[in-house]
Amino acid sequence: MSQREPRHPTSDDEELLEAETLAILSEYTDAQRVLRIQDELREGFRQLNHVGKAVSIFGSARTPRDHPRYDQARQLARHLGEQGWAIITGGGPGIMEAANRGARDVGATSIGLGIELPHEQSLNEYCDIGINFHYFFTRKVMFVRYASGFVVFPGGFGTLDELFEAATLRQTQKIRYFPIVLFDSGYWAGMLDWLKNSMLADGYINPEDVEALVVTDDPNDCHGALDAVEHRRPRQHRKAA
Ligand SMILES: C/C(=C\CNc1ncnc2c1ncn2[C@@H]1O[C@H](COP(=O)(O)O)[C@@H](O)[C@H]1O)CO
Repeated sequence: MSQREPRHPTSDDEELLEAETLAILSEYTDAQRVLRIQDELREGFRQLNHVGKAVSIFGSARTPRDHPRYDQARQLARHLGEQGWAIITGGGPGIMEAANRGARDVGATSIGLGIELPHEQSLNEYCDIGINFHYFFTRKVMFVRYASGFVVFPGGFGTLDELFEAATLRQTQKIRYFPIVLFDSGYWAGMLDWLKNSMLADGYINPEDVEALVVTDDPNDCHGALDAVEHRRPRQHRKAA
């Protein structure tokens, strides 16, 4: 049986996670990996430290521009932008682009936190502040740290990952008073039924974990839930203790 030659990793995430497998060449030492991670966190903190009231908007990278949800995401971002919210997205296509575009429409701060992927991809053209991350996990810190809440449009694994990360952080009180708004009741109905009829019924979550998820179909109706909480303040003026 022929043994394949190991190949170069296609991203730093793959380099980190697959480094010791036979298929992937290891390109850094652990000390170098830690430095790359540290640099990435530092750069994210530096570029975002002036951000005040902000919301992270998630949803499918595959939503086409002519889909009604694209328009809804754009409209929602416009509406929140007019109310003084900065808009944070993953900086990619689909719902991310729609939300950045809505922010741009009304002159709100439009932030894209992109991710290095094996197939080369740039940030969408509507990001005023664009940061490209090598690692998914460092990028995810920024979505939560610099937002006061999440709005989640229909999407796939990436979207669900972001949704359930926030739900877990809130359940474990790593973050508090952090609204999670699910946009499009029809899309989320099946998941909410399963959360109630399986996860909750089997005792794996508490009723308040599901009740805390806000569901809406109105792009102009998210700010109520988002406004009900204390907002992030810019960090740059605060001295370290
Ligand atoms: C799949 C395609 C492009 C991928 N490009 C992405 N760029 C930035 N962020 C992304 C990308 N894909 C996923 N994400 C993150 O996950 C969420 C969407 O994932 P889903 O699986 O599509 O639901 C999104 O919020 C991003 O943070 C093809 O064009």
